[in-house]
Amino acid sequence: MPVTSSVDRPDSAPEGDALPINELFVSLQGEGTLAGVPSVFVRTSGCNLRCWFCDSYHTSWEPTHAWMTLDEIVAEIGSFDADHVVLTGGEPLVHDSAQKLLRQLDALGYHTTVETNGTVVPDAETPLDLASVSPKLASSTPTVEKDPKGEGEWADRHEERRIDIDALATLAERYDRQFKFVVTGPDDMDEIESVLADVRAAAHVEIPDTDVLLMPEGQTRERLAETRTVVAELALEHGYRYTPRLHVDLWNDAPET
Ligand SMILES: C[S@@+](CC[C@H](N)C(=O)[O-])C[C@H]1O[C@@H](n2cnc3c(N)ncnc32)[C@H](O)[C@@H]1O
Ligand SMILES: Nc1nc2[nH]cc(C(=O)O)c2c(=O)[nH]1
Ligand code: SF4
Ligand SMILES: [Mg+2]
Repeated sequence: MPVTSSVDRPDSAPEGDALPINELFVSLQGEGTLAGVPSVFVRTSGCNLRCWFCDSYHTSWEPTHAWMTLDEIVAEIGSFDADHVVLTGGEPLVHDSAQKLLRQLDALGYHTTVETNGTVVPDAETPLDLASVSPKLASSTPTVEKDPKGEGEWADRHEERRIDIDALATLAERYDRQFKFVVTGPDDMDEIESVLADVRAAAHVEIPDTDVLLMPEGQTRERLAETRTVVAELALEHGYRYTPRLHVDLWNDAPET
């Protein structure tokens, strides 16, 4: 059960280091180069973007959470039998305490992944084993027609914020990383090529095609049935990797999976 509905915790920030947590659970990593690895997921609430397709609606469009101190989070992570931790959201890096949590987890020997939209860069000394960066394409913008609330009031802000080439280049320079693009169809490919060209020009490190993954858009098995083959063929055609959404194949859109 999500933290918000299972635990009686304060819904305003407590004293000291704490994070607004939407859910905390163990599952198999469903996406990317570590797909299949048992991992504890820590999902913070709050995001600086509003993708129309966001599969974590209650961290972005209608955020819900319970505040947990870092000590409580670390203790709960320790109750599961897994040595990989995935910090996600929402956008976890909008919270300064996320960096403190990464430092604590590193000191305890965990392998850490951060799932990020690539618009926020942690402090240079923040330890991180894998930056799993998912830059947001124009096809993610919540236009009036696509906005789940039907208002389109986030479209301009989302559009202004969604790509920050310097931030993407800095993440690539500092960390082991994967660039995991959510693909809705062939029309997304030109923008993917252009974002990659800009990041490669700005970064002082090489970014091989093996660091680039195409992931089909889809919160449900039904939607993935429409997108996965198209996206797999685009990966083959362009020489990028394909990543499944194993958790959706296995558990559809159930919470805590
Ligand atoms: C909910 S986001 C949280 C982390 C961060 N805000 C981000 O977008 O990368 C976690 C991952 O789910 C992906 N995602 C969200 N909604 C999706 C959808 N409908 N289909 C495919 N991937 C989706 C994101 O692109 C990201 O890789
Ligand atoms: N199983 C599973 N794998 C995931 N990989 C990234 C996820 C995310 O929401 O960030 C995610 C998720 O929500 N579940
Ligand atoms: S950036 Fe991530 S959490 Fe934020 S709205 Fe988009 S998919 Fe959801
Ligand atoms: Mg997810």
